[in-house]
Amino acid sequence: MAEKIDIALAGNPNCGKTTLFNELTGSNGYVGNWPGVTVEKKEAVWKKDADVLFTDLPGIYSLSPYSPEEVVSRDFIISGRPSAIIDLVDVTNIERNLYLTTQILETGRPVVVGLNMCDLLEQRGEKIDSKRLSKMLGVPVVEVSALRSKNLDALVGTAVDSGRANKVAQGVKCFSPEVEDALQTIANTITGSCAPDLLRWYSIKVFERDSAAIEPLNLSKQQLEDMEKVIEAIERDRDDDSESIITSERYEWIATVMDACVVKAPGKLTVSEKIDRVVTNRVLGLPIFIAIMIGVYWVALVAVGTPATDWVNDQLFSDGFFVSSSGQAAFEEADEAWQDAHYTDQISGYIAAAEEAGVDTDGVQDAIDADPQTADDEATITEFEDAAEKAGVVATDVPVTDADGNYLDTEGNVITTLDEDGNPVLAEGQELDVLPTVTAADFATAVDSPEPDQHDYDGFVDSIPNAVTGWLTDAGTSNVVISLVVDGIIGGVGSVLGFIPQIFVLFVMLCFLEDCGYMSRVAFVMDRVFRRFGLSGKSFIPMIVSSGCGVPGVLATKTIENEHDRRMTAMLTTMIPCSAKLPIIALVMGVLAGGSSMWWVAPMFYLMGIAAIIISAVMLKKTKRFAGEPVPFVMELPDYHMPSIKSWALHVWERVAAYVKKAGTIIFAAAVGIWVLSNFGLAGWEGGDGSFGFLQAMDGAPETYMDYSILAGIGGALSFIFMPLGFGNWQATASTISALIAKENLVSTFGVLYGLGDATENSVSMWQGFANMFTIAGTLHVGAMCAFVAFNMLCAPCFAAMGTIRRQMDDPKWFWFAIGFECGFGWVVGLLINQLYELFVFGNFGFWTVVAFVLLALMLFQLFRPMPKWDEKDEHILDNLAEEPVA
Ligand SMILES: Nc1nc2c(ncn2[C@@H]2O[C@H](COP(=O)(O)OP(=O)(O)OP(=O)(O)O)[C@@H](O)[C@H]2O)c(=O)[nH]1
Ligand SMILES: [Mg+2]
Repeated sequence: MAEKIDIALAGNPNCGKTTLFNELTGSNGYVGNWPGVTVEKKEAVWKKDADVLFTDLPGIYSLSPYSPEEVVSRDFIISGRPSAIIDLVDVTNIERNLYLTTQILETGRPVVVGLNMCDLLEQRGEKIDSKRLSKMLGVPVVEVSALRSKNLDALVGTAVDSGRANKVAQGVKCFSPEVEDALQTIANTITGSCAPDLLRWYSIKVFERDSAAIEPLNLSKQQLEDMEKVIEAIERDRDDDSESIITSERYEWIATVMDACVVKAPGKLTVSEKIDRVVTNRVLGLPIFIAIMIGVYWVALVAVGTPATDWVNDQLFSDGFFVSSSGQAAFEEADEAWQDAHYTDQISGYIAAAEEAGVDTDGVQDAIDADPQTADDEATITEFEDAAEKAGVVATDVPVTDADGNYLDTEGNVITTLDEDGNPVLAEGQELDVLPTVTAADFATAVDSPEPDQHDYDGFVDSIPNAVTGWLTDAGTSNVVISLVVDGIIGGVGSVLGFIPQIFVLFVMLCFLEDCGYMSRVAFVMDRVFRRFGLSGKSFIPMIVSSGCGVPGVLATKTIENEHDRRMTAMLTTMIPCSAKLPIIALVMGVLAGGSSMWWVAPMFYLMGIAAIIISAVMLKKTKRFAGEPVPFVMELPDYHMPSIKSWALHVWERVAAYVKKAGTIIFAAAVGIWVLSNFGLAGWEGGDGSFGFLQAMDGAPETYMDYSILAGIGGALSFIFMPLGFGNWQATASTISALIAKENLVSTFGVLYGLGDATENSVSMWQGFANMFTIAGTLHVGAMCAFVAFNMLCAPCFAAMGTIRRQMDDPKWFWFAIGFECGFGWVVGLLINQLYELFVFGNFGFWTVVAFVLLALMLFQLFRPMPKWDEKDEHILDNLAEEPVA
């Protein structure tokens, strides 16, 4: 068996290390077209030889680390002593990339330089003489393209050979003779204190006075003082500090390498630069970004998403659907004929007339609707018919309705204006369409003409809940189990799965924007906006990641050097809607508009997230804990490119798969839990005996039996918190709490509470169920609904993201502060929305209106007051400001 070998992938941020790593190992680490994507190291073996282990490292600009993830890379290279290092160099940025290369060559390891993105060279009209470069660097150089899988085996092969032969890179003599002399003197002093391979590395570190790096050498005071003299002499001579001397001499040397090995294109604008002139334009940049986001959400939620999700919710999970068009046509024809005969109107009209005439109509409608009808039902109907006939009931003036139950006028138009009791209000000259007199015989005909049943026609596929109910009933399963499976599991998990089409479409677009390079421009554009509010564009990168999932979003804050900004970004970034919050947004869209006309609602929530972050940041920046200037934001803009279909598809798949996996695990478990809590309880209704049990099967259980469940008890006890926000009912409270486990739970909890899986007569559609929670006295309370969504968007994220924040903060005090702030902020925003809506739409003014205004005034004060001056002595703000590592 061949000897095992471990190879580190090192290089600048965004040079393609993770792309290479994925390609070599078949992993699917996160790739994005902006710097700082990878923040933790990751290991995997080569697809072609399990003895070769690769480590993907966070990108670094130099081996003098500033931010936490840079430390990971430096430590791994210096202390981890990999068998070989592949130093990946982005050829479109070769000059800056070689800076790190000169340092890596000094680490006393076998090194192979991979010139990545060679596919872009030709397009840019550039050429690199890699043979010559290899000679100048003293290590092998291989031209590759990680994205297009070009020459990768040659690269790995060379690295494996160098590693096995332990061909240690010697470093380049890139410094001036005086500095080289000084380094030699230092080397003579410290030789013996370190491994011979690292002598040059440590000599340079001593020269730079990098005290952290040379700590392991344990040099004596005398040694340090001797060397200090040598260093000071050169500093005096050059009138510069030793660290800068090293840096500038490295760059001077790189310039000579560039001259010798690189043929640059004549200075005309590349395509990327031309595009950037527009999209990063001072004036146009932000509007273009907003327009793109609106477009993305519109396509995902309205154009493609809504029809797809409607199909899933209405057909797959509710009514079933046809796979044969002739079967469907036959059914539709029969159904239309049946509707035209107005049987429903005749039945309800006749029953109403009978009731007026004093005939007992109890349970008649139910008996007629029952499917299948029992002997009891048939008896009830016959009894009613006899009684009505005896009483001589004849119904007149029965209004005609269409298939959806709307009243029609004589012209056949729908009458849309209704009074409080739901009776039609007629306009001038309009007349209500009524049926001819309905006699007992007409009634009997209507009852005997059952509504055409889809099941009787060709090519009909039943909805999942109907089919499952059917199987379970046939198998003689008990009602408890049927309810658990159909209402709990199918209703809960199914309602979450119903949003897959939208999630999929959204990610197809977001992943494209990320991978082609546009999102890094947005970070650049947002930097200009953020900077005014004391945040840096660096804080925007985690937000882009958070639009997929908050967990990697919080991790991405590691690239922020300044501790204040890092903490603040970690606690605010989850306010951006993630994929799990998308169904909530989609629900509101569905309720408000059934889609199209309210196209702006969904992007509004995204922009609300950004606005909430900015407002919070401004308020927090004016407190002592977070004060400080934003770090300078220097980021190179990578060239635009067409993402490879493979990596694009992989990205989308990963996120959709994560969503599905969550539905099958956490959401599944939570749905079962919610079902148990909402179906078991005490029979506390009138006439109930107060015993504990499965509510719907208990004697005399009302239709609203869930009001007596355990969940209603818990939700009810906590609902006072949300009363001022307008959604203080137990259902909304319970949903909000369950959403803390995973945000999708909000939707799945509805699914269970409104029995969406249960396709019987009185079940309601998803939109309707959601609207019901906010319907007071027949009117939809839009303010309460928006407050509910706003609170759930902005409050603490799901458990997984909270755990990540906790690890990231590394301090329980900070963690609880973060969670408290998020919940408090979400609550205040919800309060403002609801109270302002009530004031302006309903004209209600009360205690909570006053509270809302006071809180608003406090927020405005904190937002607009001048930046307070802190005593800099007790607050080491400036000390925390790291320098920007980019040269
Ligand atoms: N055109 C082209 N693009 C590439 C190539 N290799 C990688 N990319 C793109 O470069 C971008 C950055 O790739 P990553 O693999 O995330 O870079 P990284 O070095 O891991 O970046 P960090 O994790 O931030 O250090 C992605 O958009 C890749 O698709 C290549 O050979 N050619
Ligand atoms: Mg990476």
